[in-house]
Amino acid sequence: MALVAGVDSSTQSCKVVVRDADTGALVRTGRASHPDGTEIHPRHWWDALESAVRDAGGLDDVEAVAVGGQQHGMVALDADGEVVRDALLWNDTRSAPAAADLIAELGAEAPDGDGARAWAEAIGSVPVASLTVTKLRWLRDEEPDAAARVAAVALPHDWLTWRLAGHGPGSGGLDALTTDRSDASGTGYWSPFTEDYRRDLLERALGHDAALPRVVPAHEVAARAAGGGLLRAGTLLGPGAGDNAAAALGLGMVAGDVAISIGTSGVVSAVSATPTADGSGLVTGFADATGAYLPLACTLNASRVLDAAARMLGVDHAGLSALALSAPAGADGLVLVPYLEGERTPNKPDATGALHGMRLANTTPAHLARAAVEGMLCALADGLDALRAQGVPVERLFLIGGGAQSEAVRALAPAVLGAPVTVPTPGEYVADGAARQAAWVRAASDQPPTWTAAGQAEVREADPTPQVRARYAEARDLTVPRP
Ligand SMILES: Nc1ncnc2c1ncn2[C@@H]1O[C@H](COP(=O)(O)OP(=O)(O)O)[C@@H](O)[C@H]1O
Ligand SMILES: O=C(CO)[C@@H](O)[C@H](O)COP(=O)(O)O
Repeated sequence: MALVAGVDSSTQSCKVVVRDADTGALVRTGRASHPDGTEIHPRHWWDALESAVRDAGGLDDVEAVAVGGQQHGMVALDADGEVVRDALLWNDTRSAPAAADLIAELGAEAPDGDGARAWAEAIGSVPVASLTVTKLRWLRDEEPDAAARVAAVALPHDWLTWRLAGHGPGSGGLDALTTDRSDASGTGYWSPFTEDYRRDLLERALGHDAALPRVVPAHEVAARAAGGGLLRAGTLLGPGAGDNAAAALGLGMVAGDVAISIGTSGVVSAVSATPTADGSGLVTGFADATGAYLPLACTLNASRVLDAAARMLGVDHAGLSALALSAPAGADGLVLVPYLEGERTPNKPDATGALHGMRLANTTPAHLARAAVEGMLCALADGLDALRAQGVPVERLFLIGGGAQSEAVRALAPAVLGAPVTVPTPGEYVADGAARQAAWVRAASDQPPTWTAAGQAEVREADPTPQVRARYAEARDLTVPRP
């Protein structure tokens, strides 16, 4: 049996799956946690990958590996391949003013003065604090000495792939950095329309040019491991992918399919045959990991809203779910606006969360639990509307991510989203998609393997609750800024 492995280096943890390259059968898995925080030295991802690989029984017997990872994180390297400073992650909002500056600058040069539209037409997305390009501008403005030392910029999955190949701090080898089109499309300096880097935008942000990872097509070998590390010499490395594109590959999503992922981020992403350019900024026009596109709306507040609600109520996730399901739809008017980490969609980096509509009758643990689940889902339903407004086909909704393990989320998602929801068996779909890419690379085929990781799925239906969304819409803009 030939084996392949997939890695998901996500915000909170690193997961490894080992699968049969020919059938996709799951052979073994491993996992390790990442430290908390929105600014992290990449060595922690490497340490967690080493632990997760050990937990998975090693990768000595594996023929090909690919890495999926959290998108957008700024990994700045100097000429020796040393990390210049801690990576700013996708959910770090300090570069929000830099995003505004970049939009204003393109606006000043655009015939109609519309900088947001100019960016959407250039790279498919309007910059927000999450995108790498804004983090580079922040670096240029706030840490100019560090910015001057930047010789290459990579993303989390690029850096891990490079390290798996045998490169590392002090080894140089910047020209060996690789990436794929899905993750490149989230940088803010790669165009899904021309499939090329926009070095002018990189230079505009950072203040000078820098080496960028080579964009490797999904089914091509990105590198061969040198050996002596986690992999046997000669192990094939796929180009990897951004986590959302990897999940789409793992699920075998096709045009019309939409994934609702409830992890640290809340993501509504759809496979589309055509790229999007949403000047409103609600939908980012990313590429997928097969050659199609992955328009996506992403919130900063999803599973951690449930974590926070459970903490406030002194219960575990099962307890929170039971409480939420014991309260009526709409929580008798109690609305939780979930901007606990600021927000990206809509773009409110300085916002805070809020509880609205409190009355003696609805201030119970059950009502609060219900409001937390509904508020988090309403923000995702807004994202789904934004995708539809871009003409993206929406036919089948998949519910995935750690938060999909909550029965309340599974039960209320179809009601709030107003459509049936397909819930695949809980699994590591990002790592699975990376494993599927590894099998694709190993087979040297122009089509991905016929197997997917979707397995058994349950379709959940519920009567739509548009009144819940209407009430949320009244409340969602009523928040105070961060102190
Ligand atoms: N049964 C559950 N109910 C609700 N949330 C859960 C449950 N199990 C795990 N989670 C949450 O899911 C999150 C981890 O999901 P994951 O998709 O791995 O996140 P990420 O990809 O951002 O690292 C954590 O916030 C965790 O608390
Ligand atoms: O920023 C985005 C997508 O644009 C996020 O989806 C990140 O890619 C992090 O994902 P998780 O770790 O929450 O799965």
